[in-house]
Amino acid sequence: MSLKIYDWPTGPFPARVRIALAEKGLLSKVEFERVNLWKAEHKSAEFKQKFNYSGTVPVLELEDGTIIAEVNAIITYLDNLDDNQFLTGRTAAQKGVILNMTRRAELEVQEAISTYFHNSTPGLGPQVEIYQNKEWGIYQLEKGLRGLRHFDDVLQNQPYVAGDEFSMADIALIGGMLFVSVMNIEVPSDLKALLAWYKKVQERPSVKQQADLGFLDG
Ligand SMILES: N[C@@H](CCC(=O)N[C@@H](CS(=O)(=O)O)C(=O)NCC(=O)O)C(=O)O
Repeated sequence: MSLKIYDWPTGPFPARVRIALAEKGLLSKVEFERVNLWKAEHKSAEFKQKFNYSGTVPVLELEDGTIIAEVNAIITYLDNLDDNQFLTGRTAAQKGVILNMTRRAELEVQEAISTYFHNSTPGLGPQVEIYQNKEWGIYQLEKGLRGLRHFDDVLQNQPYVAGDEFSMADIALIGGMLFVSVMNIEVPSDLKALLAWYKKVQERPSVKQQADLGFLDG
């Protein structure tokens, strides 16, 4: 099996797929092709038509040309390549709770901080940021900080984001924490359960390699 992923090697969203690939032991099966976000290659008509109408990365291309272009969908595909679906859940309840907490981590943290990045900072530059709303970005930053506090509450009562085991939901929150770190946003020191969880998950080999590897280096 050979898979191809179009991405930006140090981006917080692509990092989530790399973590999932490593967790599933599939990193060696994948060819990565860089899409230069700083040159707006992901916003070109060709990229949108061929790979992803939404103009984002990562995008997974299967051997038969099938395209899967959302992080959670890519992880779901990868997790179902064998019969050990520990990232997306084995039972109906696990699948539901994991997806619920994955989306909450995206909506309340990673996408909130990403919106701040694209609206209230130079973001990926004027070729990409053709519309910005500074105030909206600041509001989203505050939402992201509230989200971190929510997950601190969640993690005071359970070891992982969706319950007793590491899952796709933890990977989503790791993506949020990578964006927080890349943006040099300080995580309040009283969020002890969140910080302890982050320290714990960073010990996983799949995560160790995904420190914020200079995403903003362009
Ligand atoms: N909904 C998409 C969002 C993906 C996304 O925002 N990817 C970022 C990659 S990175 O910023 O994390 O490297 C992107 O393409 N950003 C470029 C842009 O938004 O212009 C998903 O979940 O896959």
